[in-house]
Amino acid sequence: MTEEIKTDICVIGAGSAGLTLAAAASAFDVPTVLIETGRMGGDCLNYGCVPSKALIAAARHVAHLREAPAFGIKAGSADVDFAAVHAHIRSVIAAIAPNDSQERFTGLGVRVIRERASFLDRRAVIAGETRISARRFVIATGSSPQVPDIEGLDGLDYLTNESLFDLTKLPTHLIVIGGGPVGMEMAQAFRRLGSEVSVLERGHVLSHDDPELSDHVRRRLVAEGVTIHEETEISRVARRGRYGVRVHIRKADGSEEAVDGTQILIATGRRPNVGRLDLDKAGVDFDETGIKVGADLRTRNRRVYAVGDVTGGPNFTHWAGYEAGLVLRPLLFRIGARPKPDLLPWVTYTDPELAHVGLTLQEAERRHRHVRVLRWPVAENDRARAERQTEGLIRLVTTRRGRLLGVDIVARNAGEMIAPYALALSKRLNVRDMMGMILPYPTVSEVGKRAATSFYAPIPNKAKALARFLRRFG
Ligand SMILES: Cc1cc2nc3c(=O)[nH]c(=O)nc-3n(C[C@H](O)[C@H](O)[C@H](O)COP(=O)(O)OP(=O)(O)OC[C@H]3O[C@@H](n4cnc5c(N)ncnc54)[C@H](O)[C@@H]3O)c2cc1C
Ligand SMILES: NC(=O)c1ccc[n+]([C@@H]2O[C@H](COP(=O)([O-])OP(=O)(O)OC[C@H]3O[C@@H](n4cnc5c(N)ncnc54)[C@H](O)[C@@H]3O)[C@@H](O)[C@H]2O)c1
Repeated sequence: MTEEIKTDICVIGAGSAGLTLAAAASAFDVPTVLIETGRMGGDCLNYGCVPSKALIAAARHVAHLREAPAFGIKAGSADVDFAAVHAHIRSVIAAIAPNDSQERFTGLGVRVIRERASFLDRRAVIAGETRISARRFVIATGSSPQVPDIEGLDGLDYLTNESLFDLTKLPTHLIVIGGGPVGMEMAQAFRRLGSEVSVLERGHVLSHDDPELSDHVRRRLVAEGVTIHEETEISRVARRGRYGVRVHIRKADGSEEAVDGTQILIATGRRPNVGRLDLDKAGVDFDETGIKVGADLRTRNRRVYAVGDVTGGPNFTHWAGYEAGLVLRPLLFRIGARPKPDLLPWVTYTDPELAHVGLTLQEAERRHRHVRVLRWPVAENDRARAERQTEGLIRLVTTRRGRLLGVDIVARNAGEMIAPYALALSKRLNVRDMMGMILPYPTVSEVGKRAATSFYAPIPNKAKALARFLRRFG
């Protein structure tokens, strides 16, 4: 027997976007239904940010042990118990899971349905035995790994982010296909934990970031023993012996090579989850790149909005949450929602980390006639010297008058250091504001202030003349 529910807002997908929206709507006492077919918390909690950062944290301890002798401490070599690393990852997920749980959301007054949702028509959705009609729908069904069409891949047990964190045994030789954030973060972590790692990338690794900064990361991974093949086409893959895999690659110069390993990780990007939603019945436009939305996040059906990875926009948890927060405005208050992608920060959690906010240098040069580029190396920073972590730099891009346009940082804790610049850009601050800030000494964040100060170097002759003139008056 089908149950009928009439509600105000129906959210499809309980990942970063859907959960943010459902929690916010319930805080305004708006009747809300939340439908989830898989695990509560979506990709970020179960197969993405959380397990990957927990794995990276474990791997960092190995790096610290290796660095210890330079500080006069003999720590010995790391003895990695990968089953225990796996248990650590699971316990981190378990510690965060209650925040995203069905129990918590039911307690907030949200009706949670654990079924796959699909549209029946422009105003109704079916989820298992429940028919839901709502004043507004929000699709937040996220994305899945994009598996490339490579000869031989289908017959192999390859890994994706959905199976990687189930491993209880360390791969002997992990071949990572794709050198984006997933590929590079995982390549370094597995290498540190003791796997041989080869990254196969058809273009250049970390291509979302400027090579001036991403090269620091690339070099560090290579120094730690990761083999990186760039501008490489994969012609086919095959099983090799009982436990091995062989990947045949073609390099840019036409030469061919075989890369042998034990497991393959596919990290070649994302595919929005648009299938099996019967979007045609709802009058919602979509293609393989995602659900089509206007600048206000609304689909062609004015009752239906879409947020997060499913729109094919930036794939970040904080962006999914931001869009979910924005869409609440038209949903509840009939005020327009306008996402501001220029203010989106992103971080790649390699070591050193790579962080960016605002315009890229190319975009700034395209939009502004004159830009200033201010750099300061981490090697000049006292705290970095004390920590023996001198790799990296900060780069500020400003207008001719010093208004901040974009910031890039490559440094061990770049992800933490980028935070004030996210605020500075949203408030349209100038390098003078950054110069005027009193920062605690010694912190690596001081590199930003040094870069901002270099806006006025060398000190203009006019300022020197003024100081000379004023000295005359005693
Ligand atoms: C390995 C990895 C590491 C990452 N690390 C980071 C990071 O460090 N920082 C960061 O910001 N981002 C990171 N991301 C990206 C981040 O995970 C995503 O951008 C984010 O999860 C998107 O949120 P979402 O709500 O759009 O989708 P999701 O979190 O994927 O949630 C969508 C939910 O919808 C459900 N669903 C799908 N179809 C239906 C249906 N028909 N009916 C009901 N439910 C449905 C799914 O089961 C899923 O639970 C990472 C991604 C990966 C793969
Ligand atoms: N730190 C973070 O915030 C973080 C971490 C991981 C993932 N994410 C998000 O998840 C999304 C997915 O990450 P990703 O790294 O899988 O995707 P991506 O699209 O960022 O990178 C995929 C890489 O794979 C390469 N590639 C594609 N097909 C290939 C093929 N056949 N052979 C060789 N190389 C191939 C591409 O050239 C590209 O460099 C990203 O958009 C990112 O925003 C974010």
